[in-house]
Amino acid sequence: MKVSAGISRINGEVFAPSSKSYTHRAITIASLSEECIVYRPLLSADTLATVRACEAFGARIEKQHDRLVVHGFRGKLNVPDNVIDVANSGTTLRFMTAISALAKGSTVLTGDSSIRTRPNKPLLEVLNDLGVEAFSTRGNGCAPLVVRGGFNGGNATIDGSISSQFISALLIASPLTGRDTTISIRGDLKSRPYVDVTIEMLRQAGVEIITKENGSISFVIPANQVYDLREYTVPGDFSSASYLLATAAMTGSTVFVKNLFPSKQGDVEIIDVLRRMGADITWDMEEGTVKITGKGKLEAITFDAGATPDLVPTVAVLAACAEGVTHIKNAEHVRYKETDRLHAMAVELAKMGISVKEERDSLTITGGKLQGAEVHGWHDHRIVMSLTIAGMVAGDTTVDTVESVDISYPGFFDDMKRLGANLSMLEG
Ligand SMILES: O=C(O)C1=C[C@@H](OP(=O)(O)O)[C@@H](O)[C@H](O)C1
Ligand SMILES: C=C(OP(=O)(O)O)C(=O)O
Repeated sequence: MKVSAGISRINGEVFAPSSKSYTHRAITIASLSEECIVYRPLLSADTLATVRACEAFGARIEKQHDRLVVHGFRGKLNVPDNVIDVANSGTTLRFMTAISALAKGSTVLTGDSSIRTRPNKPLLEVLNDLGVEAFSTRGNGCAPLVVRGGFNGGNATIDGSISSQFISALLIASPLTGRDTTISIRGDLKSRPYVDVTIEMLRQAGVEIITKENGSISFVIPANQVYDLREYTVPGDFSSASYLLATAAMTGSTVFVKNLFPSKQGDVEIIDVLRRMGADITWDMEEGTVKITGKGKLEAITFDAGATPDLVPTVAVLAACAEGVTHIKNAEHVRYKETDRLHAMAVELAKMGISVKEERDSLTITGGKLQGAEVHGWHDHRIVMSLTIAGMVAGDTTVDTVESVDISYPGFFDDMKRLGANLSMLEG
């Protein structure tokens, strides 16, 4: 599927979709509890993969109007009667790999072609250190993965530079082991806000994690805890909202994005990014509304992607429209997503006439005049959405593989068209 994007201005109010990261956690933690209602879940391809996986372990999950009614397995998992297929969802793979270590049998986890290239070695090594037999069938750390239960808890150290999802997964599974667990982080903990989201949600379920920071970071997880999440309302998604806000900034438009309340999401940083780049942006935290007016001119910035990897495609297209040279740094972990997003954005923005220097952990982007082009979405929802908004500035642009927006923001094109965007969906 392709989209044809013409020069656009947008205007009006839009409701940010629910957070994918919070939804994954709500479904997982609800399933580890007894009975829980999850209000306003994001129902997207990725979060439905988490629903299926939790059902495989024994949860019963009913989809009702604006909620999920979760009948959990209270920490007592079935051994799945089939392979768990996480499709395109890295979060689901990592979380369920750790959780399957609690089952009294073997679990096989796989996913689509993208998932089967993404790294998991640090998580597998820690699980083995904690008494679990966990390995990848090809010996390369990538799915398909096999996990044979026996999670005893204990002490382990993990590299924090590749994915915070490994740490979140261990924090979710370890409270149910028979021995206290300590997870120590080696090096930088990239994407740290997602671990904060995990700890916040575990606390809402009555599960305590003790964080120790004295130069290095470690997490102490007391054993034999009981999950008791009874209801939860999922907040709006700042990562998805970034495309709406960036479009207003790039096209000199005014939009009001609602359903954006304070939370532990690191991608709230998009507000500061847009302010630094020169947009007129305000956030009414009580009402949950971000108002932005683009003044048609943006200034280059330096952006540290260490905590907020998912904003990189959005910031890259903002940089393409900005005056000056933008430096996106501390971004090597952005290469391990659905695609290598540093490389993908460098290649595709070059097709649109923008000078991009790609280095191991950074992009240096010289702002200029975006030219219309036929660009590739790399089957990656964030690449597709970022290139679509670039096309709304350049005009005469087609983006392919646009069906991938179903991963995190199924209503993206409908919302954009409702705001006035000049977009036409094309077959092929
Ligand atoms: O825990 C999560 O919900 C996520 C963590 C991040 O991944 P990494 O921790 O691998 O950077 C982020 O890219 C992903 O979209 C969602
Ligand atoms: C990388 C992402 O998600 P996941 O790791 O769950 O595939 C994303 O949403 O950009």
